[in-house]
Amino acid sequence: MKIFTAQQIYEADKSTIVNQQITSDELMERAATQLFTWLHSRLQGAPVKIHLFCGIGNNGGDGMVLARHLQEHGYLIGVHVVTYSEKRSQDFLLNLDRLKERKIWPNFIGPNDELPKIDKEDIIVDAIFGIGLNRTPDDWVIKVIQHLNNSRAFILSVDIPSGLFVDKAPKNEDSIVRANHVLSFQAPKLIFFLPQTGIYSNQWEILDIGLDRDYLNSVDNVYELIGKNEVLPWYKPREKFSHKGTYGHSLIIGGSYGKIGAVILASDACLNTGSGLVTAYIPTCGYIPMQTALPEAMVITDTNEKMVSDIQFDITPTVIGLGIGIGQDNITTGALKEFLRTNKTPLVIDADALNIISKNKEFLKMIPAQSVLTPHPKELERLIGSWQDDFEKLDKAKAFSKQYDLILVIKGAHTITLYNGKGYINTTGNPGMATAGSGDVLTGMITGLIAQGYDSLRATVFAIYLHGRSGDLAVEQCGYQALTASEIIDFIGDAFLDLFNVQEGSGPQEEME
Ligand SMILES: NC(=O)C1=CN([C@@H]2O[C@H](COP(=O)(O)OP(=O)(O)OC[C@H]3O[C@@H](n4cnc5c(N)ncnc54)[C@H](O)[C@@H]3O)[C@@H](O)[C@H]2O)[C@@H](O)CC1
Ligand SMILES: Nc1ncnc2c1ncn2[C@@H]1O[C@H](COP(=O)(O)OP(=O)(O)O)[C@@H](O)[C@H]1O
Ligand SMILES: [K+]
Repeated sequence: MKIFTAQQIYEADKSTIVNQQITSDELMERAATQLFTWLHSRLQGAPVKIHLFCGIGNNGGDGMVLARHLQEHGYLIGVHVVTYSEKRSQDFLLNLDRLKERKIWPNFIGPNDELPKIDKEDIIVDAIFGIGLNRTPDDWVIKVIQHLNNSRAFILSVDIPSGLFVDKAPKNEDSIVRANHVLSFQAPKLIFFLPQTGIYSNQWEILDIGLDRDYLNSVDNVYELIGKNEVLPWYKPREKFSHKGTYGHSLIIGGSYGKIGAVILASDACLNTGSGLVTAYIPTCGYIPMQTALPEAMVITDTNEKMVSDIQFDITPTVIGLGIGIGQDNITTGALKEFLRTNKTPLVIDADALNIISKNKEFLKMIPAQSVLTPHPKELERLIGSWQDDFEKLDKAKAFSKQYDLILVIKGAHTITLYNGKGYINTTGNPGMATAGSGDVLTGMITGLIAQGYDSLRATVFAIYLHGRSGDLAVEQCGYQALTASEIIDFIGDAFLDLFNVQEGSGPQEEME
């Protein structure tokens, strides 16, 4: 699903008005009627007090229309207009008049006015600012926003939580509404998925307001949301006359004394993702545990007992997963440099291999093009330097990926894969996955898909989806706290099967049949 900038949404608005031959007022009516239908179907006429806090732009206009529909259906409403500017939008004014015609007199709030009392059992509709916010609200408006946040009432935000910018980071945390639920028009917004801004939308939902499809399809978007619909068309079925050679040979290089388990997890995940063959390259101390824990994997040992010291092997792997549990000893750093100097096989680089590379930036040029780097936030910072906010992080990461022609994964609650100026935002996964070794599992999964012939970018985005889905399916059985990396591996098979699990609304399955 595409994610649009504010500018693109305004363009979509305009082209909808032209191509569907409607007025902007009719579009607002359509959008706000959807808000009403959502709320009405849940409240069913309940006598709860609904406070609508409206701005003076089109987000406020949506609030005005909603107020009218609620009143017509007998709801107990209070309409408050936060008069933060003289420049009232036409559609706001039109709908304000319609309210007045129905004898509803809004309470106009200015800089020195007393704020209405809100009980915690009430509902707040937040329609103060939408995607038009272009500077931090004035201090007195921030006080209004704080009043809403402090009320402990349920807050339903229209389009986005008021106070958030769509395309940049907020400057003042107090200026943002903390929404319990956001009803966002037409498409999800990037801010829902970034750690700094995502916290203001506890839950969000999209309302399809029928914006011009042709325009939206033609837009060149930077970010895309990845769900089942996006990954399913990439799935490669197993061929009847195939053999294990068809599905590639993965080599997992890593491990050190006390961290052999990381390689076991990655190798196991790689096999479960469908790699035809998996070989682990580890220090000698790992030989017996590895062979015992994972009989399906082959093992090549380094000459060193406790760490990787000289990477030599006589196999021809399709892809190499590198760095899990490898440590940062000088001997290993030397081995890595020597290996990168001659290696031409695509790499998936994780953990301490990333840390070694961060300390020796000259190694970066030796990495084959379109290899994959999977840092968690700390590793990313070592790699690309610090950032002021999430937007700067994305820009720096995109530039880094372009400079070295690498696929860069930013791991987190919504893992984002960056390549060639584009970003792919994952939708699966849960906080139970914040557990030791879950990153090792991901490295094994990405490696396993590349081995099977998926191009590196698709393999990465697809593996991240499957990894999160495995975690989601596992958590249903064991709960968040008990979820371990091994459990994620146990559910990889189910995550694949789930791709073909036809449920209501899962469109692409129908296309497959
Ligand atoms: N295509 C869509 O998605 C539709 C959008 N609609 C609504 O329209 C909204 C956007 O409306 P607007 O563009 O009028 O913008 P907003 O209603 O978000 O903001 C109002 C105006 O206030 C001014 N402003 C910005 N920051 C300010 C600040 N800190 N202090 C004082 N004034 C400030 C700006 O001039 C801005 O246009 C959307 O979020 C959505 O709710 C709907 O009405 C219908 C269709
Ligand atoms: N709150 C969360 N929600 C969803 N996924 C998460 C969350 N926390 C962590 N993860 C996922 O778990 C993995 C953790 O990777 P990493 O930090 O490298 O772990 P480790 O080093 O222990 O293997 C990443 O894929 C990340 O996206
Ligand atoms: K809002």
